[in-house]
Amino acid sequence: MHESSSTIHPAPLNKSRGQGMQNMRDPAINRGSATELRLRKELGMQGLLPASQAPLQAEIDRAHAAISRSCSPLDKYQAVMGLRESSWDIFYGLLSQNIKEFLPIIYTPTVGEACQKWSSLLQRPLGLYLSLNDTGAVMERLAAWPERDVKVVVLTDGQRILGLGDLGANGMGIPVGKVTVHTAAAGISPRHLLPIALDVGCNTQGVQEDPFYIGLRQKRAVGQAYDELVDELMMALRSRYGPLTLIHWEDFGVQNAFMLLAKYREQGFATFNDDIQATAAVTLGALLGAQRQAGVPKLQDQTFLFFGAGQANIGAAQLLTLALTQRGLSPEEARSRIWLIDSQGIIYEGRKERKGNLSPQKAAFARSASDAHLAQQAQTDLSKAVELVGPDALIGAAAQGGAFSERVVRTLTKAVRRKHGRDARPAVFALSNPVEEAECTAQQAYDWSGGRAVFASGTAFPGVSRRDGSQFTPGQCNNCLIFPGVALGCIGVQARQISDAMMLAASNALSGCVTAEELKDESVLPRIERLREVALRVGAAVAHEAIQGGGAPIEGQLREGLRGVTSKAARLHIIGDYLQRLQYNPFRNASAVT
Ligand SMILES: NC(=O)C1=CN([C@@H]2O[C@H](COP(=O)(O)OP(=O)(O)OC[C@H]3O[C@@H](n4cnc5c(N)ncnc54)[C@H](OP(=O)(O)O)[C@@H]3O)[C@@H](O)[C@H]2O)C=CC1
Ligand SMILES: CC(=O)C(=O)O
Ligand SMILES: [Mg+2]
Repeated sequence: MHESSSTIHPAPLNKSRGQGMQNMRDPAINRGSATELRLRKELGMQGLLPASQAPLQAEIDRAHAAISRSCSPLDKYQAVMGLRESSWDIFYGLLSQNIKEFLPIIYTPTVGEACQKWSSLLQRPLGLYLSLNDTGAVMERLAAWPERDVKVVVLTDGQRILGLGDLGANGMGIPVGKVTVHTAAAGISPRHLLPIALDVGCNTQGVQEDPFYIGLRQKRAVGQAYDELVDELMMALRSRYGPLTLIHWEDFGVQNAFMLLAKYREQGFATFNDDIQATAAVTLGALLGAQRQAGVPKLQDQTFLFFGAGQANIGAAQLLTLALTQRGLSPEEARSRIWLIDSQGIIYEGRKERKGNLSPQKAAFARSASDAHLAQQAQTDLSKAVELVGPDALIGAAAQGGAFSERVVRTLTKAVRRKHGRDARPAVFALSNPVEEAECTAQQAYDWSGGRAVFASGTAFPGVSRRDGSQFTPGQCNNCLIFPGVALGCIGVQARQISDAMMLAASNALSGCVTAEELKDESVLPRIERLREVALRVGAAVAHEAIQGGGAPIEGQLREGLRGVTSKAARLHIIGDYLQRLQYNPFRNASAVT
């Protein structure tokens, strides 16, 4: 998306005779009845469309009406993703105008159901499948993908699909959903996006035994066979699409996630793990939003209890440590405010592990041996742990639906009131997806805390009712508020790496977007309806930090624009304008297609 290659997707026009039908089937060209008459003639599409030309808006409204006739969320998923394969402009026009309605369809929670049923869906959106059988031929397989100007690759191996476990090749729905959000939120042209599902086997018996299963029927590969395929892919991506292609890792198992991120960062790839880094930035953003509510102490005065010590919560604990050090705490002091619980209970030094040692990521947050007695007292009883630790914020990302019981929330509320007085409010973040894996619902958090919880969730919940009958809607704390902006910012300025400072900048920009009205309505994050505006602001902050940190060259127009400008606010504004000019807009003048 650098200025030398405009984001507005120039379609590879096929003008030879008899190719009209092929052009009709190209979602980059086809706009249904809104396809320009001149273009129809030029591309042999006359007769394949009704005579009159309608405005794009009419086609969007028509599509909306048709999709609304679908009965279940999954039907709606299939209908709307079918539209994506048919016309990008209609699909993204529809999405951008109705993001609140369609995000729960193309993304969590419905995309989770779509993945679970992926093998039996007749109509599946497109992405590239690469299996162990393709080892040695990955470059040839990449050639099957029609776009040459790919700038962001979203890659999964299907091992940890949301909180639904190992779904193997059925995990394809996730990278497809993520690229769709990259376009809908950040305006990254679909041409620049490539979703890939690596099929390395699957350890879920139910998936393997499904007669319709589309993937390899074998145990998940580990070790050399796995490493070789990923390595070959990474080299092929670099060679085909260039060294600055952004690699977005998604929904890997925890060990591979940390290993691959470190390995390919070290090898100089521009790469980030969404579940680790973007989740961290959105969680920190929510904590920053929470501390703006009356009754919540400043970040540096809080204690944090993370329930779950995987990619999401370890990433959040790491970024939170940085944020606390920026607020005057030493790294040791910062870590002393953080407690992590995994399936064995509170993590502490010298704990007897069920298998192997504590991972280095967990070990960095292990409580000292002097806290061991608390862990031993609590065992795996969360409410006991809350009572003993006395946290201000309880952050769940363990895919244990319902883990924040009434007793847990009541104990937490009592603990913060004991510490900070009657008006104190605890933060309760139920980040696990999809909805059935959430630690508690918004209404439960509110009811069980006597109306005091500052709540956010990974999947959106409907509004919460107060006793007086009024309603409010807590915010959605999902990495979709971060990853599109990160990608836009990175590819806009050709960032060579995604540093922690860039993720902190993303987080600060996100929390800076939250309005007083949103806080009043109990949302500590910007509303999802503002996804596009948020992505641009996050993108500008990320790009700015990449430039400041020396991790991105500034060239051409942007260099000219920034020359002599020293104020950060003015620089952010210029970068934001620059990124906006690169964005794909379905409502562009149709002639731009040619
Ligand atoms: N809102 C958002 O934007 C995001 C939400 N998520 C969601 O968060 C959840 C977790 O994701 P992720 O961190 O990547 O998953 P991981 O598999 O990396 O980690 C899961 C963690 O949960 C722990 N755990 C499992 N069972 C229990 C239990 N009974 N008690 C306490 N801890 C337990 C595991 O313990 P152990 O280490 O001992 O195995 C592990 O530490 C998923 O539902 C995912 O959808 C993820 C990313 C973004
Ligand atoms: C949102 C997301 O990335 C997840 O739940 O894995
Ligand atoms: Mg994920």
